[in-house]
Amino acid sequence: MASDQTQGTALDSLRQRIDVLDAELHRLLMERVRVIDGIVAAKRASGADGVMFRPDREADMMRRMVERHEGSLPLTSAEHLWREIITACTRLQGEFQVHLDGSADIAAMRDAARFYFGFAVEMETAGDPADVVGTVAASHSDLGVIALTERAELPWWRGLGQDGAQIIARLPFFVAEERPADLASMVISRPIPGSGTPDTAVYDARWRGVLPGSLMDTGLEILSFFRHADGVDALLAASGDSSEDEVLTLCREAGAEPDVLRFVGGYAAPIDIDEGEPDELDDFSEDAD
Ligand SMILES: O=C(O)C(=O)C[C@]1(C(=O)O)C=C[C@@H](O)C=C1
Repeated sequence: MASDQTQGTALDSLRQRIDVLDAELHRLLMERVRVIDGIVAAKRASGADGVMFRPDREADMMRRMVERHEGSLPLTSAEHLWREIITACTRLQGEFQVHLDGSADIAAMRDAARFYFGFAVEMETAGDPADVVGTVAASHSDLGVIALTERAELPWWRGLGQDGAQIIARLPFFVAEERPADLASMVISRPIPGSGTPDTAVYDARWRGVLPGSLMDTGLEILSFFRHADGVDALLAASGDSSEDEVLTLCREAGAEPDVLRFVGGYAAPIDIDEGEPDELDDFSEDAD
């Protein structure tokens, strides 16, 4: 057995290694921020104004993180560290606030918002989701986070539009059976200049009559819906590659005849980080055999 002195020396040398790595991480972080100074200058030179978040770029960065990640650090811990860095770097590009949906479970909403937008930004809880939409639409560069409930208490997405606030991201981005800050929500902002075709496009769809069950079999996802006396208001997600006409056809084939179908934003497809992991229930049943 190793003596206390040998163990102490081994621990000391591991701590020295941590100190070297921490200094290197800090140096790299400061170097990253110097690059951001260049990004700010380039964006200004190209006339960029308003919202500085670039969700497409962030999604690419996160996809590459999943590919290279290994070891015992939970992927969601790495995700959170980068979210803090990315938001701090966005904050260096201009002021913005994050408006939270006050109708959601406030602890879960705060956890999700802080997980994704860190502590570098001011957050305030607005009233209901429609208030969040109105505040963000009237702002220069603010974000809003609205909890996604299967059945909505009001069709808040009616306030979204091409010139006002749009959906820009879906949270959580790393989907896992058990993960911190797992409140399903939509991030909204004013339109982001230069954003390409999103993986998933989102529509405000309204029709008379019922919500046909077969709508779910068309490949469309009902993110949320509001039922009123005459019909249904739905927030629908479709492949970003589908045209508006194709989405309309899918709705009609399922028995919904939208009299309104409006594009209200889109998001990068979340990544299931449990994929490829052994299924815990299966393992358990094997043990029981
Ligand atoms: O690439 C950009 O446009 C940036 O502003 C940099 C950066 C980052 O910190 O990496 C910050 C915010 C954007 O949402 C995406 C990435």
